[in-house]
Amino acid sequence: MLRHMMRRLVLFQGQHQQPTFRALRGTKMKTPRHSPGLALSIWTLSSKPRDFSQPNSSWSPEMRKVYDHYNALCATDPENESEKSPWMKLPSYNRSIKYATGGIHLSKLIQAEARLFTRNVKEQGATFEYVVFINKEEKSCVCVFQSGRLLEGAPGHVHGGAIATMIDTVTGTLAGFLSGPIMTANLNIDYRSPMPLGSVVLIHCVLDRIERRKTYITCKVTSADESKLYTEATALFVSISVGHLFGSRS
Ligand SMILES: CCCCCCCCCC(=O)SCCNC(=O)CCNC(=O)[C@H](O)C(C)(C)COP(=O)(O)OP(=O)(O)OC[C@H]1O[C@@H](n2cnc3c(N)ncnc32)[C@H](O)[C@@H]1OP(=O)(O)O
Repeated sequence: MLRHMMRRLVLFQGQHQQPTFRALRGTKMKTPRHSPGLALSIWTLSSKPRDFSQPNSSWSPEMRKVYDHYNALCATDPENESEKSPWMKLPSYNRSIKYATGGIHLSKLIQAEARLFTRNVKEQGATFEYVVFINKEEKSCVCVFQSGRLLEGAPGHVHGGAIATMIDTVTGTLAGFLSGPIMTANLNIDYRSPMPLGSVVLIHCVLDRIERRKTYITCKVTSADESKLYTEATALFVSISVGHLFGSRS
């Protein structure tokens, strides 16, 4: 049964697909007709996903301004509706496996209490606030990232591991979008200047090249106005079969 569900699951691709809510709809349909109140409560208690890429009250005016800028780029021009914008905003969940096709059952079988590292703190604004925008034509992406108070490394500045986490996450998101299921094989980071805690930065990533199973991404982290360079990185991702995550080699 596990193998059957694994075949159906498209791990990581949940990042660039809207989640399917078949399971939730199924719950609602099975509810007895004579009990509309019950239907409502089951819906309310169901794990309706929170999209962490939506603005929240912890965002600074600068974070909101940059978000609004990129979000506007995603909209189709009403004067020229046939031309779709190359930009798209990715949704972000704290357990993507659950919302990928077929993943609702698998998520209960595999480490049910696991949560995405960057999305596991309930307090908004305390750790990683970020949104990823992908440019499909340029094979690039920009992440707007606001660091929270719990990410301190050097006093008043963001921890290098937290910066590495965000670089791995964003380069990995782009690599996964372009190449399907992948894992990080190599990450090289140059920290050029300290990043003030609480600041809003941009993480720019672009595809360098794809060679067989290897996807190479380059990355620069800058201030929101792009005048200051904080970090540079290169990353290599290797395509895997889903079985790789369960110990079988492709
Ligand atoms: C839902 C939100 C998600 C947001 C994105 C999250 C992104 C974050 C992703 C991660 O952090 S994953 C966790 C950290 N990474 C790992 O734990 C990976 C551990 N390593 C492995 O599982 C394997 O070593 C790996 C899958 C990377 C490669 O093993 P394989 O056996 O599949 O590949 P193989 O060794 O045959 O190598 C394939 C190619 O990659 C090359 N390669 C592999 N590892 C390399 C390396 N470290 N450096 C350079 N090249 C490497 C290798 O030389 C070869 O090149 P060629 O095709 O030219 O022959």
